[in-house]
Amino acid sequence: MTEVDTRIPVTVLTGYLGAGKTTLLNRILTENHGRRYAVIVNEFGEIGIDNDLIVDADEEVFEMNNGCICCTVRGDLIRIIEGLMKRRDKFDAIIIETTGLADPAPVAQTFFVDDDVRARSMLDAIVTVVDARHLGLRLADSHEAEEQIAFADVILINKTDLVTPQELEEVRQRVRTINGQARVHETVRCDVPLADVLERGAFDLDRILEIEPDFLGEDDHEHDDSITSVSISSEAPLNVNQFNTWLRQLVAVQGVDILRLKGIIAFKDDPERFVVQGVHMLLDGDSQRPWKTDEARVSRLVFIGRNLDQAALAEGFRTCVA
Ligand SMILES: Nc1nc2c(ncn2[C@@H]2O[C@H](COP(=O)(O)OP(=O)(O)OP(=O)(O)O)[C@@H](O)[C@H]2O)c(=O)[nH]1
Repeated sequence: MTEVDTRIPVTVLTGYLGAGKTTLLNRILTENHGRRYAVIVNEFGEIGIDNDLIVDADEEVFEMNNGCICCTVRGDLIRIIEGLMKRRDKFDAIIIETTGLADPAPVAQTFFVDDDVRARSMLDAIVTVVDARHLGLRLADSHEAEEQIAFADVILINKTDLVTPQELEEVRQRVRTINGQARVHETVRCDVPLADVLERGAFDLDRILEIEPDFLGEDDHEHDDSITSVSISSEAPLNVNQFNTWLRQLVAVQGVDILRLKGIIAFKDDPERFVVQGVHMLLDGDSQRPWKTDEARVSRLVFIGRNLDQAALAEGFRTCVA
């Protein structure tokens, strides 16, 4: 008699800041797949914003802020998973969205070194989203970005709309050089059939041990300490024109250092929440939904990058108050 594997499949979503992880997560959560997912989100920066950018779905979302999933909050991850296991009948699989700065190895390691977790869950695949437009920059300045690609079982080369065919070919080759075994998909806004991403049974411990022989041993990964985050908020509504002008000028001048910005903004006389996003010099913004009546109309903006001047950013933001 064969035993049925009742362990819950876990998908780890990685990819550098702004690559498209939340975009993929939202696609998963809104598509009609008939499965129930528990989602764990970890983000870098004091004010949690990701949770607000994830579509209102039926799925349960667990937020893990203030710390990187790959180190300080790993204990939290284990506790959340153990908590979920007590309600095993409520969902079919778990998805973990890591911060863009996370080294995926220690996250994956959690599923092998913790006995309780290992008995009840099973790492299904590491899915890495790559920003085609900024891959060259990333490989030049971030060890984590390379690790994320190296460890992937499935890779989405995303934002192909932002590169020329020639640039895309370079991206393909660089990805292939780092990881010749992962399934690679080329996407715009992570438009990939979900079956190519979820419940693939693709994680291969032997391959990982080849890349990192010490994978199951001591965890001694390092972080890029030059990257910091600045969070700003305002209870007074902002002036839309002033805000747009300020932000455009800011990324034009400091975009090299701004790896990521995201915010939820309350403009004066605007009933809608405005979501602004940026990666280096590229800005993106849209109304998200009307503010709810019981919701505090607080504007929040988070910057992640190098050489960020907290005081100057806060002062610039303050000048946008209507
Ligand atoms: N042009 C273009 N923009 C995209 C694409 N995919 C995502 N974006 C935009 O890129 C920005 C970042 O996308 P997210 O999905 O939030 O990225 P993320 O990896 O979750 O970001 P972090 O959680 O901050 O690391 C958003 O403004 C998206 O709308 C794409 O294929 N093409």
